[in-house]
Amino acid sequence: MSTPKFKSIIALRIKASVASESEAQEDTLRLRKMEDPSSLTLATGRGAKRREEPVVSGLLAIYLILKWFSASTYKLAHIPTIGSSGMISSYRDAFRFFQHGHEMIDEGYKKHYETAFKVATISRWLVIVSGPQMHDDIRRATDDQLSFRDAVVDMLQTDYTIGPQNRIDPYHVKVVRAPLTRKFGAQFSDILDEISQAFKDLLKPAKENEWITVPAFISARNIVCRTSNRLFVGLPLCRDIDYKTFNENFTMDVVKKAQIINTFPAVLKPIVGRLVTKVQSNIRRTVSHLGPMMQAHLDQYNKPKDEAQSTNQSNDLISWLLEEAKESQRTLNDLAARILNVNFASIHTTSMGLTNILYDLAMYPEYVEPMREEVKAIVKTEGWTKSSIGKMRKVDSFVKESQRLASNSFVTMRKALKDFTFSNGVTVPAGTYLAVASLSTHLDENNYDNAHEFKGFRFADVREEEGEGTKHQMVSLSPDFLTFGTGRHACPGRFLAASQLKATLAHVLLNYDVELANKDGSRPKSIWTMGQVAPNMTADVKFRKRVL
Ligand code: HEM
Repeated sequence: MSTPKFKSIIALRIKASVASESEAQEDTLRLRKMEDPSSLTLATGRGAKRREEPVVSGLLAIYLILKWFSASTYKLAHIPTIGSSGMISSYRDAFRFFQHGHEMIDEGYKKHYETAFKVATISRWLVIVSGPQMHDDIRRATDDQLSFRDAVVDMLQTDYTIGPQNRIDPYHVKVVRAPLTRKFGAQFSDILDEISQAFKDLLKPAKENEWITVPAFISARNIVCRTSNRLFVGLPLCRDIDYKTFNENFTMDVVKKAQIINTFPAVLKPIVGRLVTKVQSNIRRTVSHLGPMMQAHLDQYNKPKDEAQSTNQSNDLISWLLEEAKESQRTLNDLAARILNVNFASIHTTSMGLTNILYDLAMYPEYVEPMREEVKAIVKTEGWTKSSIGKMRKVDSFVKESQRLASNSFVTMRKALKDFTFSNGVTVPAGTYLAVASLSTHLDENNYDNAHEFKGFRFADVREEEGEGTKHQMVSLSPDFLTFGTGRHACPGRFLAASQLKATLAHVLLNYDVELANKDGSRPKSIWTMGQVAPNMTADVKFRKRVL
């Protein structure tokens, strides 16, 4: 007897024992029928069941076929795959992508240069393109064709990890692009002061000739968080331990939580998203630090125009945000969310850049003296300003070379909102996630001589050539240097990041000698996750104060 039938009989037996007489009679009759095998055949109709089976199987088959034809696996069947394209077997490669994504993308770049290939990730197919023409097609595409915003919202699950401001009206991006970039030069002495103070605090008890060992990544992140926030919110908050630690950890937390949410199907994402993240409490924590300062800015902003203009002294992120915000966005919570967003975009990226620079400085000491000479000569004639830092070509080149080799394997994520055809005829359907193969482009011998080699002055040397003065500086975008992405969504913070990194390197060059702390002297191994790279986060570096 099958288990459900057995359960029904037990239920009827119990019911019969407690029901009224007539109900009990009815149930007893039904019970007899169920216990009698012949009545069972008559009651349910074995023939009828047989007739239903093909209908159910047919409907299921139609459903699966329709699902297959509407699935991205089918729609992207014309794009070659690195690994398997099977509906089930592609999941095996999606797991491989976790650790080996960069190798899979490099394999695809070599096999399918100047066209497209796809790789499976746990939540979606990712189509990777390469070659200057395809990069240019992405650069020219409008936001309603290839959307940066939709890609970021999905990849980082920003509604749950950072807040809806990224999707609804990310005006803080405009603030980074215009007022922040235009005005940070005026605050450059503060940034330099914070760099210098951060190193003093980090290497406090340094005596002459003494080497001090510190964890490279944690120290770099601390220096970057302090200097960025000196510009964003000023003293004393930029040095506040709780505010700093919170902002330093926030980015890592967003990335980790987005990965967790992305492993769940779309219908479950809102539930998992709300369970694993804490957007509102992050905003509350930011308000707990910045509340009085933001309120003072709001009060100032709300004064009558002439009075506000004559008394306004502030030149920080809050004042720039207020200038751009709509009336409904001038609230403590909304401002706090924007400040969190800008910290998210800037701290982790710039700290990883600085960690790589420290590793490269220690690995290639032959570049130290020529850079030191350059810094000394420029500072002697022009002092320490944003503009003088901009003239340090060797320093710029060293930082750019470090970024070139430490690149993610793909950047410039876009989501196709309509079917999109590249100029070489490759078409991707609406809903496709696209990116460009950045590291492979940076390691392509057709783009760079001895592309795998670290040549600190590679870019400074070409800048010496006629007419090449600005094209090869770190902040310039080009199809063969993709660290900051491409097109209208290329990193708007790159001018600040480049100045900050170069100023920090210049400060280190003049004040310290740097060495790796590991015994064999090899460059600490980078960590790869899903095609994204991070410098080694546990290795140490040593600093020794120079006698000036
Ligand atoms: C070395 C440091 C940095 C690197 C490597 C970097 C890299 C990038 C990349 C690859 C993109 C996407 C571009 C694209 O898809 O085409 C991006 C976007 C962005 N970055 Fe950066 N970034 C850095 C520093 C900063 C800083 C310091 C800020 C803020 C002050 C910032 C703010 C942003 C913002 C707001 C966007 C989004 C742009 C948009 O929505 O259009 N970044 N960054």
